[in-house]
Amino acid sequence: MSEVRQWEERDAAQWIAVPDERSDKYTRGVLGVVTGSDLYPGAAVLGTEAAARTGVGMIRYLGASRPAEEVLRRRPEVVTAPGRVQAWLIGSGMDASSRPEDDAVRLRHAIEDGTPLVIDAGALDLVGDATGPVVITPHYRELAGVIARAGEDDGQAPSAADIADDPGGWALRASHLLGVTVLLKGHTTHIATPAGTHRAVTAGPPWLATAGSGDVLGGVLGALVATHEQELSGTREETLEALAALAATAAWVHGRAGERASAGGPIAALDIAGELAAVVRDLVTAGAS
Ligand SMILES: NC(=O)C1=CN([C@@H]2O[C@H](COP(=O)(O)OP(=O)(O)OC[C@H]3O[C@@H](n4cnc5c(N)ncnc54)[C@H](OP(=O)(O)O)[C@@H]3O)[C@@H](O)[C@H]2O)[C@@H](O)CC1
Ligand SMILES: Nc1ncnc2c1ncn2[C@@H]1O[C@H](COP(=O)(O)OP(=O)(O)O)[C@@H](O)[C@H]1O
Repeated sequence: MSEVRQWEERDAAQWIAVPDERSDKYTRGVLGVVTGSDLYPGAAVLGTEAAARTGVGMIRYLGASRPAEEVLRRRPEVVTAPGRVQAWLIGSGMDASSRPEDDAVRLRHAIEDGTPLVIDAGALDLVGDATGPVVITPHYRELAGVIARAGEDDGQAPSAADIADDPGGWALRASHLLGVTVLLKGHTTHIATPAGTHRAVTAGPPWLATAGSGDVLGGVLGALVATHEQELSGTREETLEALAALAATAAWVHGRAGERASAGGPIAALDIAGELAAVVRDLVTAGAS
């Protein structure tokens, strides 16, 4: 049985990249984003907004044209020209069962370039094809689908209810089965690595259970991954471990932003993104003291 490490503010404070005098937008890190669709353009807006508010050198949004228009309307600083990136965020607001050919090409480009990948929602079926280090961000139903596709060794894939009964255990099993870092979303978010390490984050209120909340988390994690190129360039094991620390930090930041946005009342997903910069600022201050 692996030991669970509760991820706290002092842990998260170690995983915020702070720019210095020599920094420029490229040295800080560029996040490539392929998210959103005609059906779910909002997910692309939420993810890019969250990444921008978490802090990153540049965001290249390289998804479909309808979500691209919405992203640019909200965030004119996002670049839609292709180019080099330090990490990818893919899949939020996409539907794998009705994937247009254009999106298939865009996703293939992302998963084949060897840079770290955050794989969410409608790109989870591609996890086995990725060439770079991967962190996946499923909720319970999505993890059940991922495990079923990968083929559980005893032939009995879990249902979402089975996963809800033992989320930490299933996050670990899935990580081992797939060879990727797993961030399993829920009231407590579980982060597992193939080496069997297990982090848990309980940071946000149940008001976070609202549409688009997970799309915001994807953007936070994408920004954190893109800004830690050096920490993600060790051995495969070190890289998956660093991805787990970044994933736990993203869940902590997301939870704390939800706490601030809620203040005991309801929240909309964009409200969570609106609190991210303040949460990161407080973490930087905590890390410096
Ligand atoms: N603003 C945006 O752009 C947003 C975009 N989003 C994007 O949407 C995509 C799909 O993500 P998801 O998590 O909703 O999909 P998924 O796990 O397949 O769940 C479907 C399951 O739910 C169930 N179900 C449905 N209605 C139900 C009901 N009333 N009451 C109870 N159950 C109900 C349904 O069950 P069924 O109806 O089949 O019985 C089925 O099992 C994804 O790409 C995500 O990023 C979201 O983040 C939201 C904001
Ligand atoms: N009961 C809860 N308490 C705290 N956080 C929750 C709760 N339920 C869900 N969350 C958080 O809200 C987010 C929901 O993500 P997700 O299920 O992907 O929603 P969506 O697809 O609508 O964006 C995750 O970050 C999850 O950890």
